[in-house]
Amino acid sequence: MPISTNGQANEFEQLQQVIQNEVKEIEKWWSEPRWNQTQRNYSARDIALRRGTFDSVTYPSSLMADKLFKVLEKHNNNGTASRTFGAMDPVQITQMAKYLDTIYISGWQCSSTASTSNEPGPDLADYPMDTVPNKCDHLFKAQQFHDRKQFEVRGNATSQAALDDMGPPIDYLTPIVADADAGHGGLTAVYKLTKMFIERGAAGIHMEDQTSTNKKCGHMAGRCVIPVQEHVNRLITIRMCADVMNSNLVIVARSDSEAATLISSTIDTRDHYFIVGATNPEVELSLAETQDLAITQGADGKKLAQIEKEWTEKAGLKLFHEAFADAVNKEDKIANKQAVIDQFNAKVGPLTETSNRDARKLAKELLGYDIYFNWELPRVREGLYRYRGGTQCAVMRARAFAPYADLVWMESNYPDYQQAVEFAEGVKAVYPNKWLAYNLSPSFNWQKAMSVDEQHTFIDRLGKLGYVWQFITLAGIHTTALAINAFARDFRQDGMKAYAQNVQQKEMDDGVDVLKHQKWSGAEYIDGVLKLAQGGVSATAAMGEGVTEEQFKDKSKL
Ligand SMILES: C[C@](O)(C(=O)O)[C@H](CC(=O)O)C(=O)O
Ligand SMILES: [Mg+2]
Repeated sequence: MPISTNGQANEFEQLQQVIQNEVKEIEKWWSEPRWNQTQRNYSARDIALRRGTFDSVTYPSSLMADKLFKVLEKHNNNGTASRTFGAMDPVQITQMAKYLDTIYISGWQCSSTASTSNEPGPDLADYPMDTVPNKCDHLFKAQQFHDRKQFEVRGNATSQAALDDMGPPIDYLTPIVADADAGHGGLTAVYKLTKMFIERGAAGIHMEDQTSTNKKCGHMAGRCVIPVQEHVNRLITIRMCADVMNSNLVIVARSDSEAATLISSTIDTRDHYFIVGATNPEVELSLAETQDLAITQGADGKKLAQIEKEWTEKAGLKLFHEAFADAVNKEDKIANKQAVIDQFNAKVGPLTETSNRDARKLAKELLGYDIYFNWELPRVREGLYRYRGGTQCAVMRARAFAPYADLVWMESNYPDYQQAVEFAEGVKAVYPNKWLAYNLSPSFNWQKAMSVDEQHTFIDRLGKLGYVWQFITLAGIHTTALAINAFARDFRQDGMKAYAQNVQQKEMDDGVDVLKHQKWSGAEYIDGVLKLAQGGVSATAAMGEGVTEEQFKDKSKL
């Protein structure tokens, strides 16, 4: 938006014209096919006004987002999937680039190995909010460096034969999808986090519908989701930030609702079906009051847990439709009980988004009296409501998120193909073109989950269902752990034989370029820069005569 040349002039017409021109540009951008599946709840003018007077630039991450979009589009058209895993460092991404077309940055891995406060811990997203963006910057810089290094070498080839001898180029610029956790706070934090990711090279980010204060890894207990609209607002905020920054950022909306047991508020009627209430009118004192009373009387943790168990058993905790079915089954006056239950369930289901008020009204019409159902009493001491999600709950949420995200992802507790089918069908019934993501988590016990043959075909089978992006979240730490364990053990026992045979020789056999780590690290590239700066010669060039890498000369392709 080039209005800076205007100096101190205060021209109303001119300012409005500049804004109008920007609005036209933005509208043209939004009419591209890239945005066919995207809904925006604000105008181009809303965005233009927030861009400032600096000329709109295209961030490198936006170009990477375009690339990611194309990669996923192609997989979608072919019924295949981009497969990747959580990368920890430049070594991993350069090796991954040879075989995989996307890179993942895991919040969990960053939490335990790369927090910007250097304080390790489990996956609670309680690390500083620049932790994952910082890792993204680290890896994106390395990608660009290795790309530049390779380009120079190939550019210096003197003939087609020499180029052929180098083999095909490696695409080091593999789009990165990074973990934005639960946004690290409210919407302003979501906005700032998104901005950081765009500035630091992320092609895509994912955000989950957990509370940011109680956030847990998707495979841990005690997960609390936020109301549907609150997460929709996060997704809108991400897109809004990307729009202000002129970025085509890919958004992945994750739902943790499948196994969530808590929700922060009952405000969104779409959640009502899944909120648990007490059904025994004789239980008057809430769980929190009961526990507080016990604490004043000196109860310890064990006693409190027992009190909670007894309280919940007595309170008859149920979802409303279960309470209705139980009431019908107890009602002598109703002859065809199942027909009445079916009549209710046809109107009040996991995907009907019926409010509890309307459900109660219908229940009263069918039963003749009001059902006792109270979701305030069982609230936990932190103030959260009890929630019982499930696959259909995740479908309901994914449908709500779909207009604001490029991909949707249901976090699951088990790698269950049938469940993946149910989720895919549920989403695609309303959004047939929506792309899906799948977490091939090392938190699952894959040995117990399926046969070896099924493990072999799992990704392909999910790909056919529309899961275009699949990732082993933590394969970075697991493979490092395994390799280092084996090497340290063998090294202690066999000394240099362990290194020479199990590392160096294997690098040679497998053509692993890190074998020549001086070259891999870019010593030749940097020497070139040094020589260039000094008119073509340098006595201090690192790769000159005397460099030990001469010893690997016959492995010249590496
Ligand atoms: C994907 C994830 O958010 C991550 O940080 O890697 C974790 C990891 C995992 O358990 O696979 C999660 O799923 O919550
Ligand atoms: Mg995570």
